[in-house]
Formats: sequence, C-alpha cells, structure tokens
Amino acid sequence: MTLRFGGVVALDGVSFDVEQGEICGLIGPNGAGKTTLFNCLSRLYDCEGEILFEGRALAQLSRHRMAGFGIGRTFQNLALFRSLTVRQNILMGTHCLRRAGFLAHAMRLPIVSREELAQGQRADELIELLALGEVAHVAVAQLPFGTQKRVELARALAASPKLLLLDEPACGLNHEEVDQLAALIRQLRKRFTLTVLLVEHHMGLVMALSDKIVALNFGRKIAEGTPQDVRDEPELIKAYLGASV
Ligand SMILES: Nc1ncnc2c1ncn2[C@@H]1O[C@H](COP(=O)(O)OP(=O)(O)OP(=O)(O)O)[C@@H](O)[C@H]1O
Repeated sequence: MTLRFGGVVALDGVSFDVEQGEICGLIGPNGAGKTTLFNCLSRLYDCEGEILFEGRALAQLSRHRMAGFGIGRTFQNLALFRSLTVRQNILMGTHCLRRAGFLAHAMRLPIVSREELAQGQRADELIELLALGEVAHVAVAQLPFGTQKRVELARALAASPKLLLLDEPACGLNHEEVDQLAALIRQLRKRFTLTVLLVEHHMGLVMALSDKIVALNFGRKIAEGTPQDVRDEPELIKAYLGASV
C-alpha cells in the first residue's frame, strides 16, 4: 500500500499478511500511518497497490458494502449515533446483513419480520456479552467513554465480521478496564472466530494480545514478527525513543 497526502507519504509500500484467526498488532509512533492504513482497509481511502481479503481484491468490492463483506471496524474517536440508545446503535450495525429490499419492506413480506427478529436477537446477544444490559435503553451520549467504546465494539460485531479492525480500543481506558479489554478481545476472537487487526499505543496490551506485530514509522514498515522478535528491534526502539538511542 502506498498513499500520499500532497507531499506527505502516509504509507510507503507497506506490505504484510494477516493469517485467519490471528491477532495482529499494528504499532508505531504518532503519524506513522496506522489510521491511514485502517482507512485503506475499510476503503475510506483508495491507495496504490493491492489489498486482498480472502483472496479477493478489495478494490473490486463496492465501498459501502465493506461491512457486508466481513470487514468491521471501530474508530479512534468513536462513530456512534449519540442521540440513539445503545440497542439502537447496535441494531444499526446489523443493517448490512439485511437481504430484504425496499419492496419487501413496503409490502411487509414475512422475510422482513424474520430478519428483524434475527437482528434483535443478535443485538441482545451482544448486549449480554459486552455487559451492556443495564444501559441498553440509554442514549449513548449519556454514557461514560469506556462504556461507549464497548457499544462501538458491539456495533462493529453486530455485522458478523470475519476481520475486525480495532483503532486504539484502550485509549482513554483505566488500568482495570484495559485488563478487562484484553480478556474480552480474546473471548470475542474465540466465540466469533475472528481475525483481529489492532492499532494500539498501549504496549502492554499489544504485546500481551498479539500473535504477530507489524511496526510502522513515517509510513514504512520497520519491523514485523512475534512480540518477542519485535520488542528488541533497534529500528523500533529508535522510532519510539528518538534518533539518539
Ligand atoms: N486527511 C489527511 N490529510 C493530510 N495528511 C494526512 C491526513 N491523514 C493523515 N495525514 C498524515 O499522514 C500521516 C499518517 O497519519 P496517520 O493518522 O495515519 O498516523 P497514525 O499512525 O494513525 O498516528 P496516531 O497514532 O497519532 O493516530 C501523518 O503525517 C498525518 O499528518
């Protein structure tokens, strides 16, 4: 992947694979290109190069159907409907699973109520799994940040993704919440057979969770391997601690 914003090369020929079922941590200092890479994977941006998902080139898939194709994501600054309740937000995430079209809805064909029932059940399952039962009918804007992050995770999971892109899930969480998040991500991977790509600055979380880590700096890949391999990589230490190291 290569992507330029004017004179800034945000991604400079970055290439790597993520195996099915793997948790891959994507790390790098501020401005390294992590969010840009996520935006290419979810096709908010078009980059040079080719991204393959289960062997298919993402560029061939229509942009608005990415969630339906199995790629779900959360956002660094949250992308929720703040005036809607927790349950309504999670239900929004299930819309891409709908097969019934405009006419079926206008005529209230049986498929519509069957789908609505299945979506409601999916939302309720996620509400229970993510311990959101007590706030299911509360508007998202009234909830603490940590809870909103769980709602966003549930919204992303509602579309039954195969690949989940998590953009700084630990940001703004306290120590205890970060520990709970690690356990939750492991649990979700197992339950939904997920592949996870995780952008995160919280090194403890990335090192503990990831099967593999890819490190970027100034849009280039500077390290790739297991947490053990990457931990002592001189280029990575230099990127985080400065050129004098
Ligand atoms: N929309 C944009 N227009 C112009 N430049 C951009 C845009 N988005 C990102 N950039 C630039 O591209 C580079 C990569 O930014 P990106 O946000 O992907 O980094 P990041 O690794 O996600 O950083 P952070 O950890 O701070 O979120 C930076 O130099 C940034 O200033």
